[in-house]
Amino acid sequence: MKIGVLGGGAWGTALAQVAARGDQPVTLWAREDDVVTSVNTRHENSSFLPGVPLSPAIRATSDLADLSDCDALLVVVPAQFLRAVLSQLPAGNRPLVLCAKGIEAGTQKLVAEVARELHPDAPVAVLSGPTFAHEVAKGLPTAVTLACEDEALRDALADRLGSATFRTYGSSDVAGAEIGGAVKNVLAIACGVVEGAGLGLNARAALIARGFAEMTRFGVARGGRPETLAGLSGLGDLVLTCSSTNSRNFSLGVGLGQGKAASELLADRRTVAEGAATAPVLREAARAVGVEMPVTEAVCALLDGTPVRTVVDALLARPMREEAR
Ligand SMILES: NC(=O)c1ccc[n+]([C@@H]2O[C@H](COP(=O)([O-])OP(=O)(O)OC[C@H]3O[C@@H](n4cnc5c(N)ncnc54)[C@H](O)[C@@H]3O)[C@@H](O)[C@H]2O)c1
Ligand SMILES: O=P(O)(O)OC[C@H](O)CO
Repeated sequence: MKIGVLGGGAWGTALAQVAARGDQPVTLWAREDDVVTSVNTRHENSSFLPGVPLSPAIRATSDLADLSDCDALLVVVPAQFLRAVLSQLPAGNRPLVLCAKGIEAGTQKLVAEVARELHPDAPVAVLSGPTFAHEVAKGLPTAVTLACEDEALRDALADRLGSATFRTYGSSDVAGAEIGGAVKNVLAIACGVVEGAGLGLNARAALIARGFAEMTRFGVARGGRPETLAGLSGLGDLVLTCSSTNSRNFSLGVGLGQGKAASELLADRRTVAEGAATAPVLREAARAVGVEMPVTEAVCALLDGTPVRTVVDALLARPMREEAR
């Protein structure tokens, strides 16, 4: 199975490295010419994944037509740009493995839903979990959820991508797998705020637990299964992203917690903090299905410029209630 990767950011590059294990040829599509040149000449993505040597079996291109000989595509374009890129991809029935984490603004669609709309003949899978790109690219041990309704395809993808250091755990719950990844980015911003505002480790643990409760409520309302949300793509990724400044979302939250404006923190960045785009969409999507998401609402308020103290006071003033509700 020849693998193509759509998206030459940190995660697309790390996944190309995974797929190139044993020097199997991989085509990596990137929109930036400097990324293509850097990967092809120096075997490094100096823009998005600097300092990690890449397999020479990875060939980068900025021409989507060069993906025509690939049997399956890993789709790693950030959620808000996915529609534009997938619209340019010729129609076909090659499997699309969605690896971005977000919800599309305007449509409230999850990334696999966007893919199904634009490429109805292509089977979809979702690969998601606690995966800092630089660790994966260096071959450090990692485990992910690989969700696909077609069991034979799921097994084939697991055979092709999995290894001792990149362990795939299969699931048929596509919606559950992608909801965990999208929601945890928003909750990671909240945990960063706790850090930046110096609210302490008790508060961060409380936020992870209550954040997981709202992730589960929303995920189940959108058709995901609780056990998927409690797995690698949900709770696993939530724990990772809520505990490290290696996370762009957590770091954004630290800045917000220190009183900096979102506009200042998001200006001129080349890398994505998906949670900033997902938060307002998630708030609307949750309201649409009647699910309460107070942490998400708080993140939206902070991104809109409400002072940290006001947002924290409002969260702490919420009525106390039964934990299981
Ligand atoms: N970096 C990680 O550790 C990691 C791990 C797992 C999942 N993800 C997810 O993977 C997705 C991609 O993130 P990343 O970390 O690879 O990105 P990145 O921050 O390293 O790079 C930004 C990416 O956005 C792309 N981009 C910017 N403007 C664009 C446009 N107008 N049209 C199309 N593409 C555009 C760039 O080409 C680049 O590929 C995100 O959904 C992210 O949440 C990232
Ligand atoms: O840096 P972040 O916050 O986008 O997180 C990266 C990955 O999603 C962690 O699994």
